[in-house]
Amino acid sequence: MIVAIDGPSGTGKSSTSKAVAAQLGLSYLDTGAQYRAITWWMLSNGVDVADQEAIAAAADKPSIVSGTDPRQPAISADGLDASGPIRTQEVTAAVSAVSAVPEVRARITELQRMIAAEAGGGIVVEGRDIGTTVLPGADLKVFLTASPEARAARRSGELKTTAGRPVTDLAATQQALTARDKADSSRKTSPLKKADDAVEVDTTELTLEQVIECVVTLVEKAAARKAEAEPVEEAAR
Ligand SMILES: Nc1ncnc2c1ncn2[C@@H]1O[C@H](COP(=O)(O)OP(=O)(O)OP(=O)(O)O)[C@@H](O)[C@H]1O
Ligand SMILES: Nc1ccn([C@H]2C[C@H](O)[C@@H](COP(=O)(O)O)O2)c(=O)n1
Repeated sequence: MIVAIDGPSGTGKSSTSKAVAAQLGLSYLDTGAQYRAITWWMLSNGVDVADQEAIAAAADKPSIVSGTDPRQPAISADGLDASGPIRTQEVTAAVSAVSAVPEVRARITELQRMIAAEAGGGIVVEGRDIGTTVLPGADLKVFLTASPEARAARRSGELKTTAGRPVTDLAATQQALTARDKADSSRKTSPLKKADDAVEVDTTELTLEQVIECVVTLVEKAAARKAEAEPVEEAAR
């Protein structure tokens, strides 16, 4: 069972995907964390993230490793735990530019497909282009949306400055969120976009628990349809 959950920042992709995967015994992959980790590596290793050619030349250098346990998702770059640093404002401000470079997308997409193929019991993969580009044959595609105001309110305070202090300026958070959404959806290579066959869920007025319940139901229905569609071995004998 392959589940793709896409959508802009702050719609609840990570929270929902982790909870759904844990509840249904599936693996989980945070593809945003992968792009954040390679961005952090670039920043830490002196790559000019304003220079697309420099980013492209470094795209294959770091080893990016993701853990797929929804209860304890891990992410490292060259063996260093990246789970903290990738949530800073510095990485958040640079990740769209790095993730827009085709060589970076090709490398990370290949990694994502390999992880999904190796997840024998099924996996929930969340990001921006999973249903459209990375796993177009996913058994279920969900596209989460929410108003910019709701997303900024949810995100505000979660972001940290490089000094580790919470960023609580709502207006600045909403402006940064909107700018990132625009960058992610206007780039040439696999932009943020709802797949034609994705189920759209507007989470603006829903609690996180309601979104999780909604997606669990969608997964269970997709699994039932898949079971019905698969040829029964006995009948084939
Ligand atoms: N429906 C909801 N109602 C209220 N809060 C929510 C809802 N969904 C998520 N949240 C909260 O909003 C914050 C952002 O959620 P989350 O990180 O899952 O979003 P996201 O879409 O994965 O964002 P990003 O793409 O930037 O990682 C979290 O603190 C989460 O608990
Ligand atoms: N499949 C993906 C996932 C993420 N990105 C880029 C675009 C986002 O702004 C950034 C961080 O993602 P987040 O942690 O906010 O989910 O990574 C992408 O291009 N493709």
